[in-house]
Amino acid sequence: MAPKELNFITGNKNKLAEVQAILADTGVDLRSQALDLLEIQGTIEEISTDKCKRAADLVGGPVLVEDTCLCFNAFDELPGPYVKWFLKALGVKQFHKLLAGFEDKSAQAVCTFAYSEGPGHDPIIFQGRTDGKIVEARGPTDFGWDACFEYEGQTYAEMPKVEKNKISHRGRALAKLTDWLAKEV
Ligand SMILES: O=c1nc[nH]c2c1ncn2[C@H]1C[C@H](O)[C@@H](COP(=O)(O)OP(=O)(O)OP(=O)(O)O)O1
Ligand SMILES: [Mg+2]
Repeated sequence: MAPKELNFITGNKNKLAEVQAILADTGVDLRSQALDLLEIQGTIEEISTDKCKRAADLVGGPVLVEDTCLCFNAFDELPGPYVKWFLKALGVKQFHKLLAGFEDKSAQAVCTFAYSEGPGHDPIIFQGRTDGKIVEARGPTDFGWDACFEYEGQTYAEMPKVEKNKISHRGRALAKLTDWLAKEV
């Protein structure tokens, strides 16, 4: 059954701000709790599913979580779910150097939401992908790898937020989530 409200569990303020903006006109009642959830190694779906189960157990109720990956095509999809640690080690200004020895700079931003009705309930997955390429940082550097991910000539960081949200991995994943909410009664 579709939930009346969503409790988005994330430790990332920028993610939360985007989710709030994207869901603002959809009638979804969005709540949030900042918890730093342990993330396993595995496929994108396994990581989000496990993260969602952990969140449901911790909160003791329905939860929404999200895991974001940045997949380099030259790296057979890595760093993928582990991008956070590469970004932390290198900083956004040096991030593009990872692909210095490779001609193929193409990458996919992947956002995977998982919703669970509560402890013991299997999570449902909603995924969005956006194709782009890795470039030297341009634009504000306050959100993750936004300044290094170029989509149709502009980095995510150079785009006004509304424009990013229309074409982003997160926007596309949330479109699937809101479709599901609209269909369920
Ligand atoms: O739209 C985005 N544009 C640029 N960078 C982004 C975006 N979305 C996530 N990111 C960064 C944050 C973190 O360095 C990594 C994902 O890791 P990820 O585990 O999903 O996020 P997190 O640990 O910050 O928050 P959470 O508490 O929801 O797990 O990519
Ligand atoms: Mg995380």
